[in-house]
Amino acid sequence: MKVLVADDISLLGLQKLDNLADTEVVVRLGMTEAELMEEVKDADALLVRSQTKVTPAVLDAGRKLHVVGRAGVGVDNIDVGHATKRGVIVINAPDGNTIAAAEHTFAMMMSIARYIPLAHQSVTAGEWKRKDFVGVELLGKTLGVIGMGRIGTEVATRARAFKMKVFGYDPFLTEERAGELGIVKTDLERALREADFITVHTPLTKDTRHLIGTEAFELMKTGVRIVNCARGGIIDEAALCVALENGKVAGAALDVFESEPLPANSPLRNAKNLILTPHLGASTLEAQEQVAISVAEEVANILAGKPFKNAVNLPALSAEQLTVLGPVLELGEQVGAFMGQAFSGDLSDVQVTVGGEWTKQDTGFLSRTVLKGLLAQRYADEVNYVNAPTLASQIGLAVSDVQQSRSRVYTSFLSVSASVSGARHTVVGTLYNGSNPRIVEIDNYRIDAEPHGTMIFTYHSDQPGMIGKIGTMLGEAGVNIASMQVGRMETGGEAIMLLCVDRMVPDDVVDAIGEVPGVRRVRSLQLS
Ligand SMILES: NC(=O)c1ccc[n+]([C@@H]2O[C@H](COP(=O)([O-])OP(=O)(O)OC[C@H]3O[C@@H](n4cnc5c(N)ncnc54)[C@H](O)[C@@H]3O)[C@@H](O)[C@H]2O)c1
Ligand SMILES: O=C(O)CC[C@@H](O)C(=O)O
Repeated sequence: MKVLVADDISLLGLQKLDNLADTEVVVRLGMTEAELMEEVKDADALLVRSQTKVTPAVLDAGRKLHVVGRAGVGVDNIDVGHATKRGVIVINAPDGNTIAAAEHTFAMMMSIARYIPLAHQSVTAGEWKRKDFVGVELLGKTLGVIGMGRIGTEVATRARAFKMKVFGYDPFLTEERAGELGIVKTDLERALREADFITVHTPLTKDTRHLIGTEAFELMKTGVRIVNCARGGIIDEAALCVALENGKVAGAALDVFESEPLPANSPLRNAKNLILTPHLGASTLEAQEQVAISVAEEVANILAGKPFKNAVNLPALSAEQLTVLGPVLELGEQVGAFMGQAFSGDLSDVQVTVGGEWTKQDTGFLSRTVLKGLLAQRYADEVNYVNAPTLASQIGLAVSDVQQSRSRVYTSFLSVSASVSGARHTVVGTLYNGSNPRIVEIDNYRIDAEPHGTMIFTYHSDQPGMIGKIGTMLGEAGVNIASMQVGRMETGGEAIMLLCVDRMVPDDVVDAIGEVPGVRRVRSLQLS
């Protein structure tokens, strides 16, 4: 396997990957998009920081690509939507640089409070202008923290240690959590109106782009100080230049920019009372080692088919959950595959019902496994757990999940019911002894079959000689029958038959079975 490393990632992380058997780690820094597209062609994994742009073209070029790992938090340099469509897992390292970014924010805040870089420049220029650099104290000042996630929380905690009053604004911040942190939960407007210092710690989204713009500056106190160590674009740079120029903002510090690297002609370079750093928030030895190790371990787990936790385009599934739910998820894929092959046609909706004891588990992942099995008939290897919901919605397949606490016959069961070319079909599966998968019902016919290997499935009239005729045809074709299940509602009515056979049944034999009088439908199934 090839792991392509496109940005400068700590050696400690790369060593973890180097130690993997059958894995070649290729480091190519500073590639153009065209070079990256060439290099990624045969890569199984791609590792980046914030510099490399993982565009749709790069993802399309990486035909073997299984995972893109981001050594850091923000994934805005990766087209996650396109990766999801292509079935590529995107993982990040969300915790490793939290402290580094929080400490950088604090360093920036202290610097603008005391004009440290400006005073330094002045002294190195031969001046001694003590009156020009009279700062303000943090003690007793109000800090508005916009975005109270990992980094915002660490900044708020440090601000409390400096005896600042902290206003936190975040849609997910509860009164209880604010109380625990010793801060005040406010709305955005109050934070903007009353803060002496404002720091932003949100991702860049359509809601946060230019969240701090002309209107926001108008609400603020004159002499406010502002920091952005989160993402360029949360603060409107043009509006900030105006606010710095007219004195509304007494000082600002930016680590991140609307365009990076900062263009040579950016007005920010000449704005007064503004401190700039070149996206250094995560740049500590400790943070770089932690994110590199975290992302390398995750990539190694993914390539080895082991559980992983930091996917941004998949629900989290811990190793413990996987131990408990693993066989259920496997059953989901088998029942989905059975449904997809036994009843091929136009799918319009599918309902995944979990019943009995399994409802006590978090089965949120289950419909992905069912869809993977169901859609494999149409998309073969292209469908996986990542893109199954996207592919389903692309073909207009509505998916619903139902929990049914009372089980009819089995302690636990999984039922997949789908509308296929206008007809409703249902396949029910369970696990015997918690680990042996069984299909126990097809369209209300009770059966007991292991969903595995090659199968012949028929719908036919319940009439004498049917089983014999089909058995003879298979025998003459040299196909051995390993087991047989039949089900019927009433004598002489409609019946089903499920034969497990030892090898693939040639197409002409399947067609000939379909010609047998009384056989209404025959399908050859191949389950893994
Ligand atoms: N400068 C750097 O080098 C550097 C380093 C690490 C992280 N970052 C960036 O810092 C930011 C925060 O990282 P984190 O790890 O704390 O992320 P996080 O996901 O833990 O926290 C983000 C918080 O923002 C909140 N939020 C989202 N939209 C909001 C809105 N409209 N208004 C208010 N709050 C909103 C979320 O609810 C969440 O609590 C990210 O943009 C990340 O990319 C930058
Ligand atoms: O890789 C970096 O140095 C920046 C990382 C930072 O922006 C992040 O979002 O984690």
